[in-house]
Amino acid sequence: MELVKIRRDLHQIPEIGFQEVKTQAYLLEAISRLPQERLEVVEWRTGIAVKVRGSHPKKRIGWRTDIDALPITEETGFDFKSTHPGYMHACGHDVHMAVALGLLEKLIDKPIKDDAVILFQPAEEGPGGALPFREWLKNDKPDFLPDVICALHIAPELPVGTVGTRPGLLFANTSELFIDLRGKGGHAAYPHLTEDMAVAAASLLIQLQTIVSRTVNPMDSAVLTVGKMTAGTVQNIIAEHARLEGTIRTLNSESMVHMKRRIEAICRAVEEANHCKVTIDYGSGYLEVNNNEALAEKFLRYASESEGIQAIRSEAAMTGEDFGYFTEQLPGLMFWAGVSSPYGLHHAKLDPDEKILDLMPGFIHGFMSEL
Ligand SMILES: CC(=O)N[C@@H](CCC[C@H](N)C(=O)O)C(=O)O
Repeated sequence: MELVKIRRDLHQIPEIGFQEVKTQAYLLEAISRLPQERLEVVEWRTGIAVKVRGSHPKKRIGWRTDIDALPITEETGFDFKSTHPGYMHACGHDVHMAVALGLLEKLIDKPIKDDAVILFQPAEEGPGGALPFREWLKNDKPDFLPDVICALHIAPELPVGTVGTRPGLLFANTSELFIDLRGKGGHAAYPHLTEDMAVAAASLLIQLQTIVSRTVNPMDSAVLTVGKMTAGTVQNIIAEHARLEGTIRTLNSESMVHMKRRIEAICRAVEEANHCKVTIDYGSGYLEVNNNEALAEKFLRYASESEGIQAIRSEAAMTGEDFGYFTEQLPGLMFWAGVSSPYGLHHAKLDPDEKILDLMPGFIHGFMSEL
């Protein structure tokens, strides 16, 4: 398989969560071109599960890739840039998918002892595909449910060839955050007759930033980011509606409960002070990603002995990943794989080094053979 071409083809058709229709069709077509004797393929919504029969199977080893993109306008200038205006593979899922197809080809060419199951999972960026996919496998396709599961995420800041992970907690517990403020708008010249939702939202935004700095134990960690704030219609009308869109990140469920209680208290105070209605919607939330300790140690050992690979012990990160729903119920492992990009994840100029496509499928195949 020409993985660079595959990655670039997929890069051109980015689709957001549960709308990955062209992506799914592309993947199914690529899978159909491989020898089929050892394969079983099932579709779930816009996702796919592929089982490769092993030589002497005793268990199923899973590999998961995410397949969705982000609502970002690409600014790379690549000749293979996104053909979907306003959408981009800015989190590397195009690379993840190409790696998974390369791995699939290797598993067919050189079967490992156990069965392998590759999951092409929709909606990682939101609203979350892992939990419903896992439940579907458990209830409807138990013979596709892995006994152990692994995945990677590209790491722009690490050189190609470097992989990193840690036993235990790797990624944060997350919740989306959407806050709407509604009050009486009106003429810009008569502020005393209105309640200005732009001003109320600005004050709310600043107060929200005191939650982490003033109420979370500094030895714990949390993040509250508002990534989007909108208010009003035109320059000379006082806004009757404002909206904040953000995300909350913590390292455990108790801190998440604490953050939400503080957000609610501040919103009530803003309501009172600004004579307005404030509503909160927590959207979707992800569990933290917890790496199985033994699996992570085995991986780090295997990586440090692999030619062309550097292994590092990573710090836990405030990134979110619905892979946490797999590690909740299965021994699982996620690791970072370096791609030497000058721009980071969720950036409109993310530029992963495609040399990762030569390295990762063989490396992962080797690791899966050892499990
Ligand atoms: C790896 C990565 O970047 N994941 C996303 C997951 C987003 C979860 C959800 N939509 C949220 O914003 O809380 C991330 O932003 O960390």
